[in-house]
Amino acid sequence: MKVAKFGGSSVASAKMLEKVAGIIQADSDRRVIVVSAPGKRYSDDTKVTDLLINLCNAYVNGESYEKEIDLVIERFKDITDELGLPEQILHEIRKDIQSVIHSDYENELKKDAFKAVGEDSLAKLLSVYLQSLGMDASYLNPKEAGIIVSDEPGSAQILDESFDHLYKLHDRKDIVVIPGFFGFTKEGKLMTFPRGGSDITGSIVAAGVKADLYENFTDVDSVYCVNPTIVDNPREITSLTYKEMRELSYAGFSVFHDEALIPAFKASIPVCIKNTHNPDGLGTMIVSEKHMTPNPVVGIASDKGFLSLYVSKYLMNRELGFGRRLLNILEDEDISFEHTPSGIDDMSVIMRESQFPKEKEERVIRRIKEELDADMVSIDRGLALVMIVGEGMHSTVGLAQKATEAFAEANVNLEMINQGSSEVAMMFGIKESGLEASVRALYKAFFKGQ
Ligand SMILES: Nc1ncnc2c1ncn2[C@@H]1O[C@H](COP(=O)(O)OP(=O)(O)O)[C@@H](O)[C@H]1O
Ligand SMILES: N[C@@H](CC(=O)OP(=O)(O)O)C(=O)O
Repeated sequence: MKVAKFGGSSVASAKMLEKVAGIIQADSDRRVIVVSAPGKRYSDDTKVTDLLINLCNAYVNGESYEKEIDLVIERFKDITDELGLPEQILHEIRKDIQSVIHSDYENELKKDAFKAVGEDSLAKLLSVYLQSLGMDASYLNPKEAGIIVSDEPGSAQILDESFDHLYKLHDRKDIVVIPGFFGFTKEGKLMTFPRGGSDITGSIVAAGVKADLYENFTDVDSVYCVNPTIVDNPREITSLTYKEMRELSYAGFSVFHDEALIPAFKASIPVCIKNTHNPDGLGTMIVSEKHMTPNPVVGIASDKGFLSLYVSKYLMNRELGFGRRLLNILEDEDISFEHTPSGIDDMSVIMRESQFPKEKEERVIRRIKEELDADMVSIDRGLALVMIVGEGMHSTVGLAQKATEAFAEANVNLEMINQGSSEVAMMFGIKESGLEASVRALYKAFFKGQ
């Protein structure tokens, strides 16, 4: 049995859904289908999830929201009209939106319920469409499927008991269409995964049903060794390990969600990234082990939107518990961090800018100065992280030199270097303005002429 997940770009229009139906029909093993909400049809289009977030914001701010509802319905109407599906589907979507509006959930839960309408409606629509083509297909709500998650609005995590519930789908003979991106708490509250989280649902379902393969359909032929919007025609990656893919996804390979790797990895389900426009292409396989290639670096990932909090204090190295107390202040302020490179008398904490809004700056700096008696505290925003990743890196000499030469060639100053203890990745912090030039120089150093 295969679990096939179709991303937002694969379900963005009627034409795309025709391709999706063709892919499902072409292989009788594709029996569990997970879908996203309709994504962008062209580069400055708006994803249905973002339309729903706009709708939620208008509602929460007490503004008129009829226009926002119409925009969502129009996206689905374009699809139902072209596929010749009954108008009843649109009435039901409108009804679902109204029931979120009139529910007595508090705003945080309402936001998740609004967001989930995109995937939920598309799953219902696709099951009706597949039936209209003569396929034995049915919609399955994540609650009935048994996708039980933690109580964390907007960033839910799967609970282990879900996997046993999902195994019941293993023996079903029909095609089951499950909306991605959300599950339910034990108390029955709807919670979404982080943005891009339909990949996570696909992985959870694949692990639960013990699928032979988790196919993740998107809009590119494969995972490339570098973001294709930065380097033209980069090299395709034919296979990589879960660990490599997790590191790369974390640092900017938006093609697959980093949190989607663990469920598949734990259940040893191979993952294949494929193109909905080219389903017969080989795609990229993500597996536990692979043959090592002569080039130990498999990919270069990069992401913007980080900041560095720098704290220095003479004799910090002798002060028991300094790091813990610094991180405690951040925890207290509800700020999560990513990395903590440190020196003898100083420590930096790297975090996403979204975690540390400007309003908190003054208070946090004051607290660190007063509570930790720090000599200096400063914040450097506008940082980008660039990572080179590969399982073979730990046994290769000279990679750091090659990488730093590439940064020098791009005339980019290194703000921070960090090599994780697993030695699967090497990370560099730079100013955002140098990101594209650095990535191109690193690509040239590690992949050109290989
Ligand atoms: N290294 C990479 N390899 C392939 N695609 C990448 C990479 N880095 C970023 N991307 C982007 O990821 C996009 C696919 O992810 P996404 O838009 O989330 O797909 P979906 O709509 O199928 O969920 C591609 O169109 C590509 O621009
Ligand atoms: N629709 C959700 C979840 C998702 O996975 O979408 P996509 O497949 O378009 O990345 C989002 O936009 O976050």
